[in-house]
Amino acid sequence: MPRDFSKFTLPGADDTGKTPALSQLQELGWQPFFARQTSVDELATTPPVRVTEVHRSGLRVLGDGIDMVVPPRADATVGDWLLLNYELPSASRLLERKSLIKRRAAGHDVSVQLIAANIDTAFIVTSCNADFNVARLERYVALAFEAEVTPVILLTKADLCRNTLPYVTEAQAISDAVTVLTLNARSDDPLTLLAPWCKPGQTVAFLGSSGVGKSTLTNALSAREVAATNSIREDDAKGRHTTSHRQLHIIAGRCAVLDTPGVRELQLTDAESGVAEVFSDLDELAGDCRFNDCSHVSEPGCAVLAALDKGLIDEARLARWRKLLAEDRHNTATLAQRRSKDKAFGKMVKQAKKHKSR
Ligand SMILES: Nc1nc2c(ncn2[C@@H]2O[C@H](COP(=O)(O)OP(=O)(O)OP(=O)(O)O)[C@@H](O)[C@H]2O)c(=O)[nH]1
Ligand SMILES: [Zn+2]
Repeated sequence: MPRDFSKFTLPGADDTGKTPALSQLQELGWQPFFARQTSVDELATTPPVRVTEVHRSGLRVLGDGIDMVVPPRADATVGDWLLLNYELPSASRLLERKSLIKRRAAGHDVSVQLIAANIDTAFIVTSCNADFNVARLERYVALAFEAEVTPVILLTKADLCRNTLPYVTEAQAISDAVTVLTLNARSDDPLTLLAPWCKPGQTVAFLGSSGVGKSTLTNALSAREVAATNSIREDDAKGRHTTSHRQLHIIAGRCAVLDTPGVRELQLTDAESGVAEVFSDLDELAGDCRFNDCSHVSEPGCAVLAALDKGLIDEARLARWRKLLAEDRHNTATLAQRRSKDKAFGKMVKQAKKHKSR
């Protein structure tokens, strides 16, 4: 039976003044942005499904009355929306994304790893202890800005910390555009403090190192154990990598929550505008450098170094900016090179096949 896909708008008060219940699709995070990419006719034959789990063997997808596994595909990641082709699932149409979080894959692999799609808010999690690292936070905020996701910094384990003020001050200095919250993830704090971002129909993600409390926060929002947690090592506050894969948890009556495994290495790529946004003051200064591609190390006519000499900017922050800039430029160039090499190789294979079939 064809389903009724005509009601795509987010919930609002109806004529009776009551807020109507969410449809199953809306609970999964379906928004007008996705509905606009398709038609009622197309939806009737190929219903929308959301990728909630990515495994080597396949993608778990959920929709209105649908829960199945479709073949894996390299272009899809957790959070993506597909228009499901029942006859040929691998031919399902991937909808355009509202946002995409990606990084350069860890290790020597020259490739991009898609971390999550269609996230509305990225909670960047660190704790008020040895895990706190301002350079890492700047990196995550740049990643979120680039992905067009709203970043919110969460400082967990406030209950174990005598004075959270230095952590808050340092985190807030990263950007005026980012909200910083301190909380005890094991209390009611997450439910009350995160409510403005965790509204029905929204998708949020917890990003951060192992052991900072991402699974604890996920469980707090769902009011039950959906994600496994583990205590950290006491000596260095490092976690044990309890979460082993990315999963989108759909929490009834609330939002969709992505719990990611602690990321050891987060290398930026194609993140020039995200980095520029975090370091907007330095980026503005750089506009006055003599050379377009100035690396602000020793070039003549460097406006950034001039400001440093005058004591107008913080040297440590400048060093962190330069590092991110250099890393992003390097990865973007390396990946572009790899892509063009792959393209050339593909062409060669095609030509060889053509030659053979003659
Ligand atoms: N006291 C206190 N303990 C916390 C808080 N947040 C997390 N914990 C504890 O810290 C440990 C690690 O928390 P997890 O939620 O497993 O951390 P995670 O970020 O999901 O770690 P991975 O899954 O390894 O990435 C658990 O023992 C939690 O109970 C907090 O705000 N206060
Ligand atoms: Zn310069």
